[in-house]
Amino acid sequence: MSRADEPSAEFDQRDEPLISLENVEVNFEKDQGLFDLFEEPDVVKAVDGVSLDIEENDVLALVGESGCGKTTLGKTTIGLQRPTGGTVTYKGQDIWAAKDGDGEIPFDEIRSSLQIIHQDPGSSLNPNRRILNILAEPIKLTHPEAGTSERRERIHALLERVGMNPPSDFADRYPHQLSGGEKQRVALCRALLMNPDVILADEAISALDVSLRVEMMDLMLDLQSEFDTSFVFVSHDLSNARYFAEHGDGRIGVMYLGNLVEVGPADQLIGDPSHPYTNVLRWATPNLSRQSGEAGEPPMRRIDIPDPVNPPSGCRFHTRCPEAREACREVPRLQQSGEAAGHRVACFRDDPNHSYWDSDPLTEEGD
Ligand SMILES: Nc1ncnc2c1ncn2[C@@H]1O[C@H](COP(=O)(O)OP(=O)(O)OP(=O)(O)O)[C@@H](O)[C@H]1O
Repeated sequence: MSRADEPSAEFDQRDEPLISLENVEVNFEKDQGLFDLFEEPDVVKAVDGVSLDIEENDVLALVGESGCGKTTLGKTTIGLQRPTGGTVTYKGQDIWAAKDGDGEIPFDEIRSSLQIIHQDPGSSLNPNRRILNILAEPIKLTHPEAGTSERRERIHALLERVGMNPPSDFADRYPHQLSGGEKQRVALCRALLMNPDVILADEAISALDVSLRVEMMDLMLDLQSEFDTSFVFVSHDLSNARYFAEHGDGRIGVMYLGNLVEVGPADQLIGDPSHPYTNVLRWATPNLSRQSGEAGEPPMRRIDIPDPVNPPSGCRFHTRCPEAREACREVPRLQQSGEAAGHRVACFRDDPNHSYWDSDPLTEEGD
């Protein structure tokens, strides 16, 4: 059943990323009150100018404070959210051109290749159907030739694989007869049965007991290599993002107010963060700040998060950044940082020749 066993597709010979985001923007209009109906609506730039590639068998953990745009970026990556600017391509095909009927790869095929597991799997499992029937649906779509007994065999084998034993017992149950962790395993099985190229795990372990989180992350990573799929793992917790990226030999992407501010290999990014905001996240994560010996005062000038409707101009972190200088009123681009492959940062401090070093520090009044 592993995709590795399937004959190589035409795509394998090409040199393009599985998914490519180019300068992606997602703006949302905020709901207006009755008295504001004649005013221009407020716009939240949930994702702003993000460029990122997802390769085959890739692991990317997106991390950042609540509201920074992780979920929106994840959903845009898998074609669930239409960007208001920029492009998202799947195997070179513009996903939204395909949606509008203009493309070589049909939109339905793209959508079924890009799956999601939510924080609350219960809400996405039909309460009136047994697990066997819930899991039969994706097999009917991907392998319409499979008969009832073949479908049952595959479902039982997969339930066993995710630790739900005896599988015949679990297959007969309804979702409400499962624990949170078991429901999440069923959601994972359902996603895998679509033979996906990418699974977005959106805070998929956040609602689980702490003791189950590592087990679930290990399971996702084992299945990631067995099923030859990629994972985009969204978490507000840097230690979980680190675990997932490190054990999956992948990258961490740090988001701040709609921007991707640093992306790179987990050990590099956590051991030696290049962006002052990554440093803040590390400071705010108890087991990581202890390791780096930096507990104490937050490495920030202000604690409060700016209004996403009116984010700071230039570097969005400059109003809180302890290193901010006049030069930070300009927008820094995400650029290669140091020698480590794939380590990119959006901070002028990373360039020893940047005019940042000659500009004046920003004061409280000056920002
Ligand atoms: N459908 C929507 N309509 C209006 N605003 C939205 C919508 N979805 C998200 N937003 C806003 O976009 C911004 C980014 O939201 P998003 O859910 O992507 O962030 P997040 O980092 O995943 O946060 P959290 O961890 O709290 O889920 C927030 O300011 C949010 O309020």
